[in-house]
Amino acid sequence: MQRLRKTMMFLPGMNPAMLRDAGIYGADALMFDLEDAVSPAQKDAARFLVHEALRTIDYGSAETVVRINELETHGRQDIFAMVDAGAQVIRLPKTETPQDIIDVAQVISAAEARLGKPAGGTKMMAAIESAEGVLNAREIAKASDRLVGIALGAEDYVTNLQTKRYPDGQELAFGRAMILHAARAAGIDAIDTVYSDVENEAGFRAEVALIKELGFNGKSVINPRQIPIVKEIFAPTQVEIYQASRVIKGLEEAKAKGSGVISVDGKMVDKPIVERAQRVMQLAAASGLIKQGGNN
Ligand SMILES: CC(C)(COP(=O)(O)OP(=O)(O)OC[C@H]1O[C@@H](n2cnc3c(N)ncnc32)[C@H](O)[C@@H]1OP(=O)(O)O)[C@@H](O)C(=O)NCCC(=O)NCCSC(=O)C[C@@](O)(CC(=O)O)C(=O)O
Ligand SMILES: [Mg+2]
Repeated sequence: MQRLRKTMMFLPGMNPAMLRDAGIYGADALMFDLEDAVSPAQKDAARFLVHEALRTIDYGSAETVVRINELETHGRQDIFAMVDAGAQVIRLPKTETPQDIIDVAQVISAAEARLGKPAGGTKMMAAIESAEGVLNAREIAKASDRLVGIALGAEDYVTNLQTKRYPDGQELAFGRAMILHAARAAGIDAIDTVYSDVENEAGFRAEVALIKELGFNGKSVINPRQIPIVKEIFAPTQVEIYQASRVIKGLEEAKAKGSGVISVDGKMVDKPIVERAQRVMQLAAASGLIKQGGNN
């Protein structure tokens, strides 16, 4: 089954208490941050802490993602340590060109070979945080087989655009559309950016509803309180689950009859509707609303 990434929680790499307890909040992915949440003087200490956390703490089914520093600074050391610790995904911040991805993928390959890890086992994500990165999103998303997703980093992006974040998110419309289309064209996930005002629940809800409507796979979060809100908004409604289960049932009946035409309640159902119904059922199962593989 495809891995779901509805919630990806940032964890500052220099915070032992957060590293220790991060697994209890039910995030789909945990993003251990060695980049902007760590001061320059603490880069080595944070790398050591995250390495130990990944080796010794059981994070259950959560995907482990590490946001490294750029290759020109501490990135090479970060990659070696994180591949050694068994991080599942390396996230490159501030990706501007496909070459950035190719360079990081090469360093990962070298680390896997030196450490005797399976070649290609470490996946990658690219965060896009500038106009240059957004304009190159399509090529970035296709730059390596290791990529499982691309993400918008809106705080850096709006700074680069010489604006700021506004409640309606208009300033992000072009970047979001580019990132979503690039991800879909490459067949990988699109993850939306953080919402920094953790006290503004109404604003957060409105943003999550918007990015769900656009088609994003999930959202980066910075606080455990944001996780249940994303889960609630991304979970299919009972009506959606019922309608999807009718379509799946129609598909099974058509298969049993050897018919190529699927009909539900007398109406013809075509391939995209079946695909959407399957996705609703997958999300419903992942949200615990139906049994895995179940129809209702
Ligand atoms: C925001 C706040 C200070 C609020 O503090 P508060 O103290 O009010 O939080 P409370 O709600 O009271 O915490 C209740 C309990 O949860 C624990 N707890 C809180 N947060 C937790 C967490 N993240 N992980 C695990 N545990 C957590 C806490 O320890 C406590 O545990 P306990 O004491 O046991 O009860 C805090 O959350 C926090 O530091 N967040 C992480 C910030 C961060 O990582 N920023 C960098 C990434 S963005 C970036 O770089 C921009 C970007 O690059 C993004 C892109 O690229 O996408 C771009 O350009 O846009
Ligand atoms: Mg950033």
